[in-house]
Amino acid sequence: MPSFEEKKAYAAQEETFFDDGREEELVDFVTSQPKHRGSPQGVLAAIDEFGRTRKYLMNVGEDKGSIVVELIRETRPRTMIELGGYCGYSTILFADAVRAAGGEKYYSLERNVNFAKNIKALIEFAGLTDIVEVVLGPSDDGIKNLHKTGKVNHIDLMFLDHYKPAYTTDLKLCESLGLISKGTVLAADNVITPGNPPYLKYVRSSVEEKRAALTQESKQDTENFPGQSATQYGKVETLGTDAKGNPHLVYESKLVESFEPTGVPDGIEITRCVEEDFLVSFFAGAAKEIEHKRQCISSSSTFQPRVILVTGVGMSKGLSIARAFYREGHHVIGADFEPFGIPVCGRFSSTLRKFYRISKPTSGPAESRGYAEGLLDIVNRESVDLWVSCSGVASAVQDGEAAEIIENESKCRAIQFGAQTTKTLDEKHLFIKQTRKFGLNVPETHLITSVEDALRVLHPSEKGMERKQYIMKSVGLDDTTRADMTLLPQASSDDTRSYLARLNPSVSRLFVLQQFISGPEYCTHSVIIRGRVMVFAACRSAELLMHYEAVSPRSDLSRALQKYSEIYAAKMGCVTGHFSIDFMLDERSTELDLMSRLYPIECNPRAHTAVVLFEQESGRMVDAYLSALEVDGMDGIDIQPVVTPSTTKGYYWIGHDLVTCVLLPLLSTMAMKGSISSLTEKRKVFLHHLMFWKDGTYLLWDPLPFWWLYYVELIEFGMDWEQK
Ligand SMILES: C[S@@+](CC[C@H](N)C(=O)[O-])C[C@H]1O[C@@H](n2cnc3c(N)ncnc32)[C@H](O)[C@@H]1O
Repeated sequence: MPSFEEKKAYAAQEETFFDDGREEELVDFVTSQPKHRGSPQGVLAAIDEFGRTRKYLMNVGEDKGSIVVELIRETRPRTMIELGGYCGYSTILFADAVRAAGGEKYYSLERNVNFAKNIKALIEFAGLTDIVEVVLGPSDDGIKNLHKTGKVNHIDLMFLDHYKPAYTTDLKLCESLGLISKGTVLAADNVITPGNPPYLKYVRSSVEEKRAALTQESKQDTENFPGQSATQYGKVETLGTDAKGNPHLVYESKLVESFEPTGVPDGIEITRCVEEDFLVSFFAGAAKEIEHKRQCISSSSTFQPRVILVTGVGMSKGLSIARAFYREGHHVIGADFEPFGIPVCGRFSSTLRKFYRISKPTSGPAESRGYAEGLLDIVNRESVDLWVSCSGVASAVQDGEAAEIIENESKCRAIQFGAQTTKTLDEKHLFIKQTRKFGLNVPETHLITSVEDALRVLHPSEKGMERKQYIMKSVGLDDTTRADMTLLPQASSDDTRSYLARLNPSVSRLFVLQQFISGPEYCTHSVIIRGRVMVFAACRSAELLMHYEAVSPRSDLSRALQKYSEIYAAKMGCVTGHFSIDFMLDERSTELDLMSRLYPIECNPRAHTAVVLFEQESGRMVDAYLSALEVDGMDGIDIQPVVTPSTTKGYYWIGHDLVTCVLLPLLSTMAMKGSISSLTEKRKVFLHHLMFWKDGTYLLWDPLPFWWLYYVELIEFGMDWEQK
């Protein structure tokens, strides 16, 4: 244990040691020294000087403070919460460290109105108003509010330094609200002086011990506190014991010994949530799912349900969005194309009030107008407030045209870019051209209308030019060339020519030749409302696009991808729609910052299947969509933080996995084409998904779309099999 430097010691703690006017005296003492304005370290030094030379202050102090600062540097929280801000010493010290570590927000929860005022004064003086928000009121109310407004959906790091018996009840509250999961770190002050045995017992208990304790009646524990800590603020306080916590969370907890600013020995308990017991949380999750569905049925009497039209409910993305609106109590109308009259799975969803079959638009202005009028007719008939366009790639521009007509001719708003924006984003060369114009990173891209066009780039006549590698990509919807990743130029210009001749580029069969960026690919999903990204997720791109696992929104990579999308959205102006850029991360130039290593390769101006990752965030995602109905312009509207997935749980489609991870490897091994080890590996992947991931279509309370999807697929599979 380190030793205490006596010369730093604060004045001794008196009988009455706070709330006797010393806090206001401190604020005057600090703010009368202009040299410290704008300097968090200067302000902290001045507070320490006051504590040493004038009166004792119940701050965390330099020694214990440095333990938490180290923790911030290590964990780099995006947001940090403190329970108990007092005069703002810990607020200034930790918020400054969070900001330096790239974090965005520090919430200081303080219930004493005068103390909260003092914190604000010192925060302003120290120049930290951009990162700190002081939340006035009892900590449990503050926590519930941060959760309800979506400001906090996951606790990265929490510092507990308030009413000692409330440490455990507040932690259990955070657990019950689902704010604690793998990766959460807690730092609790004063666990030695005055001490907090109930809290230490809780965070050091095993899952089994916590489960056993749950069967006993929960009652307030204010007896096991040494000294006066349970009566520090007057009488013993009544604490909420409704929140039972989540006993399935596995914690690793250890004490780091240190000193109070007076030199009295104390310590910080550092607790890390390392995992969640799988089987139990699986059943708890199922129960929560059902409960969540019921929640919307009993929504409050002041709630005004909206009528929402979701097109594309035959796809998982449309179905997810429809379910999210339904869960939040809105009336959902579904629509989709049903080629050959085969019903789509979404039409069997219990979330839909009504389903409309719409006809696929073919090219040509008359057909487009007909398609738009069909949608307008549904909008008028059902008094739709918001159309969430989730249609597929084949109707992108026609959806844009329909959005313009619907918004002009009805009160309904659309989550869909207009026709020109959609076209620009959708066509690879126009998208790259626009991106370059916005001053953002782009891979070198050439529009190709003939073999000769491509040869001029691939085999330039000037010698000695740097030889880059390229890929040819179809501009249209030609799926036959989509997976072709042939690197060009080939060994000789003749080989390149014959490869290009097979693709046969022409004015009516456009291609782009795009610089090959070596590195991992990421896809993103954003909802943009009037030029602002309101919802964002990023995933590693998966083969055949049937596996989705969110990149942690707290990671540098996700932040860089989000920032890129935000800059792009802002540059497009006041537009609303789904937006999804695919990026390559250049793996070679690691010395550059992340933003300079990201290369957008294409954009899809439509909803991305990654929207399934927002299942736990339906309320906030729906609020984000509904903000499109607010008066135009964002001025005066309380801007909510961007909604990101709170879970990094993966999503898969069981039918797809059964074929690709079980059936095909088995057939290939039986035909002596595949090895036993690869078969075993694939099976392991399948089992992992089955146990730990979630199916993108199946929902316990809305199972029919899942069963219908696989029933139809089985029939189709059987028909294919018979034809072979
Ligand atoms: C020990 S002081 C905090 C010191 C501060 N963290 C620092 O290091 O500078 C405890 C603070 O918690 C506040 N507090 C106590 N119980 C609270 C509760 N239930 N909710 C919010 N604040 C509370 C008190 O008003 C007091 O300001």
